[in-house]
Amino acid sequence: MEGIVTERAGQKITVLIPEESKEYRGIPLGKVRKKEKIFAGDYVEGRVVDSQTFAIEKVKERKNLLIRPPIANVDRVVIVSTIQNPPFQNYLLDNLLVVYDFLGLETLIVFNKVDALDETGKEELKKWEDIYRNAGHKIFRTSAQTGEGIEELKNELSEGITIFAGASGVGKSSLISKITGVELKVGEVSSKTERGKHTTREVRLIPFRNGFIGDAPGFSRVEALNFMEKEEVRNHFPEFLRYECKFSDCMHLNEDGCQVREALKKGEISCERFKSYLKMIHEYVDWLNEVCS
Ligand SMILES: Nc1nc2c(ncn2[C@@H]2O[C@H](COP(=O)(O)OP(=O)(O)OP(=O)(O)O)[C@@H](O)[C@H]2O)c(=O)[nH]1
Ligand SMILES: [Zn+2]
Repeated sequence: MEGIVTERAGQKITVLIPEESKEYRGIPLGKVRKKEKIFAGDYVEGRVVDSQTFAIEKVKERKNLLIRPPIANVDRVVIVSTIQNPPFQNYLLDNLLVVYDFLGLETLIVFNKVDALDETGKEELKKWEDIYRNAGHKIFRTSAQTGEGIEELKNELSEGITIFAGASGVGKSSLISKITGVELKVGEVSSKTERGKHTTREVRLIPFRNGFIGDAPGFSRVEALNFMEKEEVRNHFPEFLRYECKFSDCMHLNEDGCQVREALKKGEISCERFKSYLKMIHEYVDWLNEVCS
């Protein structure tokens, strides 16, 4: 029989058997226990021992294993931002997009709290939406307050395992509650977790349609270079990949025949995105002010 680990809290492992829509306490057999640690999101094989117990005989090979939150086999991340309250941080969004793409996750961009935007905010939202849409990203406008955009977002989360990431206060918990109908304990996800104070807090996968949503947030800040080589970063700006530079190892800095630079000149690539790229890899180019005035 197959199941999925929906919770791992200390020694307690909860296994959901989808066939039965029933949760059991998972007990790993000795050989499994010896071989590996078990995480929420792990797909397991085993047998029902009694009405409450499932013996785990095998942990299936993991697609990936995230550390924040500790969940295996994550398919997708919803990266939540706001334009106002708190103010938009495009460099943070760009870093999250690069890192999660590098980790092999599907990335969705959500602009939340659209109910609370003033006129300037609405203009700004349009500007940034255009930039990210042109870069090739999927974008949603939502309000956890009024429900705007929630159905559209839900339809993207029907399968697989999804987590939510983004800065503090953008509405991650509010969105998860709105989508799943499960109230998250407010304050549980405190900024203290960032400093490792509550790192043992358990993670639960909340069943949603044919998939699951993690109840603990992903990164609220990251730096691409903590995850990958400088040369790797450019591969996670999808808009750069549309162009073929003269040199296949072009970093899009001062190389001859750089088509990304040409695309910037023509306005086909956003200067904001390119500036994030430079900042991420700690580079600067003399021609920037001329091209991006
Ligand atoms: N007006 C408005 N307020 C919202 C919306 N979504 C969330 N909020 C409010 O924004 C505040 C922060 O929401 P949370 O859901 O706690 O945000 P979070 O991203 O989980 O924050 P952290 O736990 O700090 O990471 C709360 O007071 C929410 O009520 C929204 O769509 N519109
Ligand atoms: Zn180039």
